[in-house]
Amino acid sequence: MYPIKIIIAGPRGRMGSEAVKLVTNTEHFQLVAAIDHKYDGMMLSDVEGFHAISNVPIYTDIHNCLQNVGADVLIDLTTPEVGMHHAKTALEYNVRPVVGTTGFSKEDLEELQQICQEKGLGCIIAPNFAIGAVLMMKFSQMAAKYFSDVEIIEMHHDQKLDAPSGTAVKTAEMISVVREAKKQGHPNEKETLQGARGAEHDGMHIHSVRLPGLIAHQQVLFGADGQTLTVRHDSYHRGSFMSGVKVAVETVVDQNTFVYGLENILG
Ligand SMILES: NC(=O)C1=CN([C@@H]2O[C@H](COP(=O)(O)OP(=O)(O)OC[C@H]3O[C@@H](n4cnc5c(N)ncnc54)[C@H](OP(=O)(O)O)[C@@H]3O)[C@@H](O)[C@H]2O)C=CC1
Ligand SMILES: O=C(O)C1=N[C@H](C(=O)O)C[C@H](O)C1
Repeated sequence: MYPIKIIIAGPRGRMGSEAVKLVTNTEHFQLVAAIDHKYDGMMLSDVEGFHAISNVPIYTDIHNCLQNVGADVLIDLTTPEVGMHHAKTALEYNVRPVVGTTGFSKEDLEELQQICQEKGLGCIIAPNFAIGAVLMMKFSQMAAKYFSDVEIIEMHHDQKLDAPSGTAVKTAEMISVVREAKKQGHPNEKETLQGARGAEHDGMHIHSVRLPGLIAHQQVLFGADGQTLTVRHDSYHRGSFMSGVKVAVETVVDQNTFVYGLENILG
């Protein structure tokens, strides 16, 4: 079983490079290959920033990679379109995906769940690997039982491609499970500037802030007569996500079902 053999897709990225550090510094993990859209046929050690990492070939074609390298888990930290293709292809080769990439549609998630069911394989899609963020979502779900008026404000660095964030969508979905359905705000409210009220999920509003200097932050604001409650989480650097990636990898190898959200695997 050990070491767990891992492929990382997106190794040069902000998250992927942290994942390379995690995997290569963890005794029972082994980085067996990287998938990138550049540097085909080269070794990771030939790429700037990875000179100390030996014996890790880079593939630009996932089929080629999975045919040539024996792996247990694929960690994907790329972009939504690429991430979906990678997750489906990994399952085709009986490799279990751990996907941090956000921006998957409901249909994407349903399709992956279906494949996992058919193949009896595990797959973890985690919109946020930070334990504090998972708690922020759970606390928000608890609060929503008592406060049905809620606004989600997510704040990220300005290089982020998707809006709203995967975490904000997941938070809204978790709140929807317990919240009495309602359309918030005044019934006659009108936006005089389009987008002023943000995006809408089941009548609750999600606002996306993008600024240089930010990493990943979210606050969930609840309001009721004469009071407000704010649940907030901040990631100040990407190391904050790595303990969640580690747990996900360790869990998925023994798992035969599809999981969406780290809260479903934490004890
Ligand atoms: N679940 C979680 O806890 C977290 C999730 N995320 C999510 O992870 C994803 C990555 O984020 P981040 O690291 O900030 O983004 P980056 O843009 O820094 O990294 C993405 C990497 O993927 C590479 N890439 C693009 N296309 C391909 C491809 N076809 N094959 C392999 N690699 C490819 C990019 O290369 P190039 O730059 O050359 O295009 C880049 O190196 C996003 O979806 C983000 O929302 C982020 C933080 C935490
Ligand atoms: O792109 C990011 O940076 C992040 N993406 C994830 C999301 O969309 O929720 C997780 C975290 O917020 C950082």
